[in-house]
Amino acid sequence: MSFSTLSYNVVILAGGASKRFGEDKCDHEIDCKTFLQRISENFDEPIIVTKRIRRIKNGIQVLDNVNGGPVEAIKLALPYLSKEKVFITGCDYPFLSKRIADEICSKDAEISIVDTGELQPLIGCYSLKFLRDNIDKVKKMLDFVQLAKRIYIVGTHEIRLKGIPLKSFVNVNNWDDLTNSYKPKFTLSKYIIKC
Ligand SMILES: Nc1nc2c(ncn2[C@@H]2O[C@H](COP(=O)(O)OP(=O)(O)OP(=O)(O)O)[C@@H](O)[C@H]2O)c(=O)[nH]1
Repeated sequence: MSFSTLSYNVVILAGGASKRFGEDKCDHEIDCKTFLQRISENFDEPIIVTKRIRRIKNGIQVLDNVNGGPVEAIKLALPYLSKEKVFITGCDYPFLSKRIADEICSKDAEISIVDTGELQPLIGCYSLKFLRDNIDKVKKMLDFVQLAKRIYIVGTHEIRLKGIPLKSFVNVNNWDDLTNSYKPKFTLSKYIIKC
């Protein structure tokens, strides 16, 4: 499938407590742009689920007032989704590019998800039908992986071969994540079909 024909909705979660970072990490700036601006500007009309509305050029902002964590935040976004696939991410991947979303949403699976040594459910592409069918059965994002019958795990090796820099996957939870050089593990892609 060519990238130009790919069609998916994008959900960006931006309502976490940022306890480890010490201030709202979505509003932290690199090169004069907040993390949330950096990631949201990659996409045409992302759905941003946030605890407070911010100034963002594009995107539909959905107010999250439920304190339920990422799964509840995705539930709030569901009425806004119409495309067959949904790329789900967080504001705390400030270097993530649209190429990654295109890449993982091109896989034929209920879930395709990046493995950087740890599975990254917030660098994941989910079938909308699968999300709708299962959202009430899960408590945390990784529970989706247990429920899916067809999963494509995108390893760092495959991503390196596409020329996408591994820095794209830096997940900022605390200040050290911004200053230390990021070394994801060498992982191989795999397609899993559960019978
Ligand atoms: N809308 C929404 N987003 C959330 C929620 N919890 C986490 N997120 C987002 O999901 C992503 C991953 O969050 P975490 O790093 O696991 O949690 P966090 O609360 O932001 O940070 P810590 O308090 O340090 O655990 C971030 O982009 C958060 O903004 C929530 O309840 N609602």
